[in-house]
Amino acid sequence: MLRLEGIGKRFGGLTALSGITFSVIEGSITGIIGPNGAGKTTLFNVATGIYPPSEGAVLLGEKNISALPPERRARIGLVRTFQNIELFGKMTVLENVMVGLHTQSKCGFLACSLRMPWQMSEERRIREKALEWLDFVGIPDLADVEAGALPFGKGRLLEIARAMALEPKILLMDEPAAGLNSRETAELAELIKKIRDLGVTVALVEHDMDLVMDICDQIVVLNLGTMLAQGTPREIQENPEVIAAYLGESED
Ligand SMILES: Nc1ncnc2c1ncn2[C@@H]1O[C@H](COP(=O)(O)OP(=O)(O)OP(=O)(O)O)[C@@H](O)[C@H]1O
Repeated sequence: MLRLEGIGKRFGGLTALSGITFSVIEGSITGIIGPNGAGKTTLFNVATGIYPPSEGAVLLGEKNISALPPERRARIGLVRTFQNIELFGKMTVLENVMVGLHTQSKCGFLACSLRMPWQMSEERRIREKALEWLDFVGIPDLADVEAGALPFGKGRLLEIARAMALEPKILLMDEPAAGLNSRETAELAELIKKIRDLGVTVALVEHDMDLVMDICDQIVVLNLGTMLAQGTPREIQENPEVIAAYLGESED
């Protein structure tokens, strides 16, 4: 599905990543973890197209997408969510999801306001689809609320609904549990599994170890810009090098 091949990334003299090679298997949930400064965010940014890699390639299926900007990647099925939620605060929750759907439709957000008959039926279809995604993430009752007024946890769910409306093949999530309380994190775990059960491949960078160990099929551990380990949650929990890397961090 998604393959990172020999990824290296340098910022001036600093090597943030080197020799990162792994595949995200179709239909699975992959977690990317590692101590602070390990290179997780940088790897995420290379995978989603914020940074070009200094070395190596990002492949989606057979296609080398290393040079594609984030929006072109989204159009071919690689969609991301952000750690700092990016919503249109003045629009309603429903409109936030509809904007995403309009970008795929022949009826743009402005053109639809002209209200030609075919546009109205297209508009209705988009509205229904947006409502279905709000329902999927569990916030259909908030459809008419201004997005800027949402509590943080609900904003994260809206962001996931908006990403899902783009019908990704693979959803990359940047610290989806950051800022959530334990109840919200447990709900998020269920939601991510539900997304996987729809056939969408998921990869996430996450600090919440319980969440990662609970939901991931595969975990990739980064340390100091290199790949320290790859395996199932159990293999990772028992890996002495991983344990040492995390212990080193807590002693700092
Ligand atoms: N834009 C940048 N310019 C220069 N150096 C950077 C840049 N982005 C990251 N780095 C450096 O690359 C290294 C890896 O950082 P990165 O943020 O990817 O780690 P991380 O694993 O996401 O850390 P954390 O868990 O603390 O978020 C660090 O040494 C960081 O200072």
